[in-house]
Amino acid sequence: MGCSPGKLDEPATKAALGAITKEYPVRMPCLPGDVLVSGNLPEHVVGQLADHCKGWIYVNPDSDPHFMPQAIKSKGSKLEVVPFKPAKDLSSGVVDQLVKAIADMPRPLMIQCTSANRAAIALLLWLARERGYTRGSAELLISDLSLDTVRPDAAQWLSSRLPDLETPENPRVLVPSPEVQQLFDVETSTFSYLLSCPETSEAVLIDPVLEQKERDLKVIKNLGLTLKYVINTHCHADHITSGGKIREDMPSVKTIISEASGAKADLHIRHGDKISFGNLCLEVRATPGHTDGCVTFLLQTKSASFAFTGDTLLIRGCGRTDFQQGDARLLYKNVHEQIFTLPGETFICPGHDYKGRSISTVEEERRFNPRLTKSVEEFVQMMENLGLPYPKQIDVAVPGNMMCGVQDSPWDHLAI
Ligand SMILES: N[C@@H](CCC(=O)N[C@@H](CSS)C(=O)NCC(=O)O)C(=O)O
Repeated sequence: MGCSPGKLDEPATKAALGAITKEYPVRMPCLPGDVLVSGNLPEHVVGQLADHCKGWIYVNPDSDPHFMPQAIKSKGSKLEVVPFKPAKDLSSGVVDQLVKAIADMPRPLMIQCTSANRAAIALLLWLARERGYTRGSAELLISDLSLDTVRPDAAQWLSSRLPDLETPENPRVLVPSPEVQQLFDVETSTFSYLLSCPETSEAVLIDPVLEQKERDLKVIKNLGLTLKYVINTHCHADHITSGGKIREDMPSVKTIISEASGAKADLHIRHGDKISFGNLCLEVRATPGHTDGCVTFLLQTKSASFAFTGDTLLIRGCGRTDFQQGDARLLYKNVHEQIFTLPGETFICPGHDYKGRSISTVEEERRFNPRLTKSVEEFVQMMENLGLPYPKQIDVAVPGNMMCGVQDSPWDHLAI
């Protein structure tokens, strides 16, 4: 995360690079948008590219006859040599060194090898770590990036380097900010989020799953946090919240859901409300469409901003709109007005992922979301024809969540 931003999408730059990519083994993957990968090039092309690239990582040894440091350095670009052979470097620190170099080097950045295969693999390793891609999703990552220089055996190698889906003992820690922990339920592919204020240790838990209650409470205890609120982004149809049960175990904890959901909770929120914990606070944005009570929570920490979108916006997808007052037009409007208007670098923390991915950004979804980049009419048609089976737990989950996961607790209805 330490790199400085740089643009490759200005018209003149795009035109110059477009001509080079047609003739030489140079690729500009759609993600992250400011990194190029390349194979061997003649000296004058290295020079032309160094006009655009402020950083350059060479992943062959500096004794390679195709290495042209002068053509790079004479343009004032920063150069680092990190020789990288996937088969040999599997268990060495080279991968860490490479990932760190990619994170730290200035943008726009070039990664160069012999054929653009290992350079692309290096980029994918970094991106996988940044975005929390897990084993099994390497091919998806490659197709997301349209990286045709990656050989099938290299894609397999990449898979072997990515972590497994986490176990209960090993929940995810979201890298960009110590305030945010991402937890995963493998059974329902649900993400829960534990947010905490580092100065006061006060915490909130978003969208927890009943079956993961003990795991979540253990994480909270191990981190020495004091849980203040359990918050649901909406009335879930695929799992029951642990909010009501946590409240029984820990009476000081209050549960929160939107007023529009019609569900029971200690506190009810509306668009524009603020939920404070320690020195942090969540801004509430109403984003109905998947259900009529869906909300998105915004968090600003010292180092990053986050949108906890529940099922409103998923990575390269969105929540279905075929039950629970679902409304495709409304979802489209709210994603565009309430989420896509946020700064591009805002992290999207979704309520689910079914393909081994963890986080995205507003910019990525604005550019690549295959549903929400369509026109509203096309989107509505697409949502009418998803043909998804109903969630397995829908008949118990919806009534259960309307009661915050417990049938017999006394509930006050309070606005926040
Ligand atoms: N197979 C799962 C349910 C999968 C599903 O329908 N997910 C919902 C969110 S949970 S209600 C959804 O909106 N999916 C959108 C999509 O495009 O997949 C189960 O049985 O629980």
